[in-house]
Amino acid sequence: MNPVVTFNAFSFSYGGKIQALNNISLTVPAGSFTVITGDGGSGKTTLCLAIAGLAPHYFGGAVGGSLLVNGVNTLQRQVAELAETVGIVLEDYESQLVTMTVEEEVAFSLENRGAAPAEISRRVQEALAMVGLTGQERKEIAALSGGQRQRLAIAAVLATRPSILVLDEAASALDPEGAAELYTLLSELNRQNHLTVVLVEHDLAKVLPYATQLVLLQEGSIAAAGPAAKVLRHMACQDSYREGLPALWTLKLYMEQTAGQPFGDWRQEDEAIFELVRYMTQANEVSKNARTA
Ligand SMILES: Nc1ncnc2c1ncn2[C@@H]1O[C@H](COP(=O)(O)OP(=O)(O)OP(=O)(O)O)[C@@H](O)[C@H]1O
Repeated sequence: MNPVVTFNAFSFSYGGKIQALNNISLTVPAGSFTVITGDGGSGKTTLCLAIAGLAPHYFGGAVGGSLLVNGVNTLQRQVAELAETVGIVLEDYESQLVTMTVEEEVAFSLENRGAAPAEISRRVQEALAMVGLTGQERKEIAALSGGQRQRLAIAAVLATRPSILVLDEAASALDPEGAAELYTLLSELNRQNHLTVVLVEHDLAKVLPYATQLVLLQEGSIAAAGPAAKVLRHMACQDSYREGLPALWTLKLYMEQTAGQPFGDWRQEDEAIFELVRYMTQANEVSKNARTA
């Protein structure tokens, strides 16, 4: 996968004083589903804002190193130009909704770009279909559920056809079903529409089935990055992170210790069930043989 976002020894401090990111070197491959995690204040939001150019263009501050998005240095482009490539949905996505109806909301950024009415209409339909809001065009935004409003915020961003979608704690206000639906949607956009997804999530169980890359931030620096299994193993070795492991991995590590044998890098429950049933069958076989010997 070609790199789409490349941080080279990138640092950022708000107002030149509060060091939020420190010497970050990271590649986000095109088409990846990259999950940023870490404790509060570790720099996750700032990393998202940097990819969209909002740090430093909107939140002023001092920058060190470089950050390339599709080969373009974010310092040398305005936020509006970067928005052609990067769509961002903030944690407070409600603040991104500025019109009365669903249709108006998705059309808003296209109208600002001076798109022709026929093109706007086509893209509104396309974006609403992508998030499952077709048929809701005339509905008032205030009448939508929280989950629908969030999907609308995503549709408004997708209408500009970005190649990278950045979401900061997208599921934090959703109930477990809403969160599961959101991640299923994001995974489909990632796989079917080849959208590169970068998102912040504390609850790693929610994203474990989808993450192709996991980045653990610690006080503004990268503590670990790479395939989910690599980063989860790193977390398992540290007392302060063990609690943040998905339950599936807590079980896996316990079983590995108990059984004295490694299991696969479980991402979904059915993988765990398959291996555990096989393990139990083998264990039963061994004890049966021992009894008959
Ligand atoms: N607008 C701002 N002005 C000044 N300092 C800020 C600003 N936003 C964040 N910071 C500081 O930058 C550091 C990183 O904050 P950031 O919000 O990126 O972390 P985070 O990992 O997203 O935190 P959380 O999980 O609590 O949202 C923190 O020390 C924070 O206090």
